[in-house]
Amino acid sequence: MSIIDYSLMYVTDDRITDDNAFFEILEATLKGGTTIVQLREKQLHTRAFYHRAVESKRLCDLYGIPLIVNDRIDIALAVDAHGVHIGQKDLPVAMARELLQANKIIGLSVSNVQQAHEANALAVDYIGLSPIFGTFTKTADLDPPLGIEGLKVIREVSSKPIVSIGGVDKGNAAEVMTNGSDGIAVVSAISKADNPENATRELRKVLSI
Ligand SMILES: Cc1ncc(COP(=O)(O)OP(=O)(O)O)c(N)n1
Ligand SMILES: Cc1nc(C(=O)O)sc1CCOP(=O)(O)O
Ligand SMILES: [Mg+2]
Repeated sequence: MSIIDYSLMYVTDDRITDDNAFFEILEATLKGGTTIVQLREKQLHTRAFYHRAVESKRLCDLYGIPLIVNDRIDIALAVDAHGVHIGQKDLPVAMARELLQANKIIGLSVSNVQQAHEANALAVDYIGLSPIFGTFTKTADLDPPLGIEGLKVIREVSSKPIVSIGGVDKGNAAEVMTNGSDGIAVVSAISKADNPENATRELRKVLSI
C-alpha cells in the first residue's frame, strides 16, 4: 500500500441522520483536501451502515483518499476499505490483523502510557491518542483528556504515528502537531462548520499541508 497521509482525518459525524446531508459534508471535505476519512457509525443497524460505507468508499475513491471503518472489520472487508480503526474494547489487534490483509491499515485507540507501550509491539499502523482535549461529540466511554503534556509523554514512548482526537480545531491544531502528533482527527471542526470545504482548507493551512 502507498504511504498513508494521516495529517487530516475527517471522522464522519454519526449525529447526521440525513444521508444527503451526510454525503454532502463528506464530499465537501474531500474537495477541501482531507487526507483520510474514518466512517464512524454508532447507531445504525448493519445494513444502513453498509450502505453508508459503499457510498463513502465510492466518494473517497473518486478523490483518491483512503477510507477506514470504525469498529466494524466485516464492513471494512465488505467494501474493500483501506482499513479499520479499533478501540481497546473492540476485537484484539492480533485477530483484526488475521482477518485483514497485511496491507490494510489498523489504527488503535490509546488513552494512557501503558497502552502506548503495548501498541509498540502490536501490528498497528497508527495510534489514535484519545482524547487529547474535552469534546461534546463523544460522551460515553471517554477517558480523561491527555492534554498537550500527555501527548508529549506518549510521543516519547510511542514508535507509531500518532493521530490526536477530541476537541481538535483550527485554534489548537498547530500546537497538537508541533508537540508530537503526526495528524489530527476531527468531527465537529468539519461537520459543524458553516462551510465544511473551507473549514478543511483552513485546517490544512494551519497544519501547513
Ligand atoms: C483516530 C481515532 N482515535 C480514537 C478513536 C476512538 O475509538 P474507540 O476508542 O474505539 O471509540 P469509538 O470511536 O468506537 O467510539 C477514533 N474513533 N479515532
Ligand atoms: C470519535 C471520538 N473518539 C474520541 C476518543 O477520545 O476516544 S473523541 C471523539 C470525537 C471527537 O469529536 P470532535 O472532533 O468533535 O471533538
Ligand atoms: Mg471503537
